Amino acid sequence: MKYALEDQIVLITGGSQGLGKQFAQKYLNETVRSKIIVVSRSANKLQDAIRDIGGYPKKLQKSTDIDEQNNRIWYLPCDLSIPESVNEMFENLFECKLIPTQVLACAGGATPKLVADCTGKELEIGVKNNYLTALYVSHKVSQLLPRCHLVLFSSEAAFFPFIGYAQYAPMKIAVKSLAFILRQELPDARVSCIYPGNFLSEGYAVEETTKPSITKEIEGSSAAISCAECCNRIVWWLEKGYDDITSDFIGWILMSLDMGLNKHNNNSFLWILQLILGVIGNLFIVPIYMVFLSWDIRKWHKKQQTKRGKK
Ligand SMILES: NC(=O)C1=CN([C@@H]2O[C@H](COP(=O)(O)OP(=O)(O)OC[C@H]3O[C@@H](n4cnc5c(N)ncnc54)[C@H](OP(=O)(O)O)[C@@H]3O)[C@@H](O)[C@H]2O)C=CC1
Ligand SMILES: CCCCCCCCCCCCCCCC(=O)[C@@H](N)CO
Repeated sequence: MKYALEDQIVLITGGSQGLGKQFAQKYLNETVRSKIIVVSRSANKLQDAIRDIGGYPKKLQKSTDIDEQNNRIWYLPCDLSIPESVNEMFENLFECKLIPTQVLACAGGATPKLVADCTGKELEIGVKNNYLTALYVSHKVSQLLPRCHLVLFSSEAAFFPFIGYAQYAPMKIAVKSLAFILRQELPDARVSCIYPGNFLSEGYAVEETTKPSITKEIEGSSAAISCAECCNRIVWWLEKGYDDITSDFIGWILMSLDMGLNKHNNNSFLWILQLILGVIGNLFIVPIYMVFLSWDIRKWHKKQQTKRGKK
């Protein structure tokens, strides 16, 4: 199944800001016939997003005439972490005969903190917004759209979960697993999994306010790029036919080190080289890197204890 922007009906979750909004802009501005539905919890943010990208905000209703000449983009408020709401959203789409050919599950977001510093609510939101949103959308895709192109959004942190991302990375690993399983369960669909590095979205700006310094230090090799650049790189790789896509070089290295049983099911750039690099890296490089990293983390904890001691 080739990936193209034109002649699609694309459902974009998390379309009210960040990467999801960037994809909506790309489809709206670079196609003439594709129809776009952006979904997130906030109607106001969705309306603002559509205006920002040059569209006219129209809420999708069951009575919507999708062949209305001057409109190709609609919004649908929906909390995708609630299965009933996701059911209703898909019913609405089918009532309007807007049957998605592509589903981009962009919804997500991180609150980087040490687990001990998180509230129970923050931990719950991490699971809901990063995994349940992807799971419930994938569930409906598997039932209603077994031939569509499903694009899930994990993270580089799924290859290498590290201190400060406990509220987030485990859920992105779950998204990665879900993608591999769906590839085996939906033989007529195309299931892509994107593992972005850092990019400058509204969510990224918020996460920077709680991110521990050690977390920033470890992820420093993934320099934050613009949303537009991230979107363009992802589209470029999807058009080339790849389905396991990172947005920067360190992500490609991390994916190489994360080879496993699912490698046969992986469709990434130069995957044979990744396999070889993965073996060599895991044998000779990772052990040395982890010694130094563990030492850094111990040093950071000592510094934190000293700071707390001084308070
Ligand atoms: N920015 C980064 O550095 C990286 C981001 N990623 C991933 O890429 C994806 C896009 O990231 P980014 O653009 O930064 O995201 P943002 O945090 O900027 O935006 C998240 C979007 O998801 C929507 N959303 C969140 N929870 C729900 C929910 N329960 N139901 C429906 N919509 C929801 C939000 O809308 P609303 O508030 O209206 O619900 C918003 O539109 C995410 O999955 C993220 O985890 C991966 C690696 C790096
Ligand atoms: C041989 C061993 C080499 C190891 C190098 C380690 C480099 C780690 C880079 C990790 C980058 C993670 C970015 C996560 C982005 C993200 O998902 C958040 N911004 C949330 O939105």
